[in-house]
Amino acid sequence: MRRHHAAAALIRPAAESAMAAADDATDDGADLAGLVLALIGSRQSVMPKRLLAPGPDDAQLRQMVDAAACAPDHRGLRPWRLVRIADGQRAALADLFEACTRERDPAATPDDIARSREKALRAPVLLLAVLRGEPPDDDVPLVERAITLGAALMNLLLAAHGMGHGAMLTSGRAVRTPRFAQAFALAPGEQAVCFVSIGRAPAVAPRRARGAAADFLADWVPPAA
Ligand SMILES: Cc1cc2nc3c(=O)[nH]c(=O)nc-3n(C[C@H](O)[C@H](O)[C@H](O)COP(=O)(O)O)c2cc1C
Repeated sequence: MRRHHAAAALIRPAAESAMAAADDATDDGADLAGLVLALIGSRQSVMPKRLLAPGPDDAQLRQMVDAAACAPDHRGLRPWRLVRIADGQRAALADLFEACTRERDPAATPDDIARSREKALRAPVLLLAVLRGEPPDDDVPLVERAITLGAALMNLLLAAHGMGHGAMLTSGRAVRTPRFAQAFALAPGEQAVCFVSIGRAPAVAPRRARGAAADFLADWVPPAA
């Protein structure tokens, strides 16, 4: 039970009733499973524009990235990295979004430009997730590397949630442009995948509907001989 109580201290209030149920479990395994399922089941994304200060401090952010680094990783290639956009660089990111918008749509209106710039200014902590396709490895195609990045980001989102922060992944067309790659000095084989916004969630929103296991899980039927 000690393990549960240490971890429970990190769990946000929304998960506390589920934690209490898990508390009733008698052995450590059931206890930990209850905790993990409660953490996963109570997480949901919070739109970047709704994320408030204060965001995670440096120590919390490091813990989140440590959690991300626990993702399954075939051959230990570490096929991802995160780039933090510090407060002092948000205006430069807004300029980059504006340039990408103007390039994509020369007829963009002042409103379009303002909306694209605003994306750089919301959320107390803003990270760019980058997928690394190099060095090549015949046993680890890009799809496996992308799975590692996805699992890493999920770990990060769950860690943020467990620490009481809201978070969300967002992409948008700009991140896939050569201009963006150049501005972030992406190396050959690297691609920008999405932003990770993290901050304080203003209130617990109603739960979004989720798929059920039966929607995703089926037994294999071998082809007839
Ligand atoms: C790589 C990636 C990029 C995403 N980009 C966007 C985006 O640009 N805009 C958006 O509304 N949702 C985007 N999403 C989806 C949200 O992050 C979120 O998962 C979705 O709104 C469902 O919410 P939930 O996490 O609470 O289930 C993206 C998801 C992933 C995995």
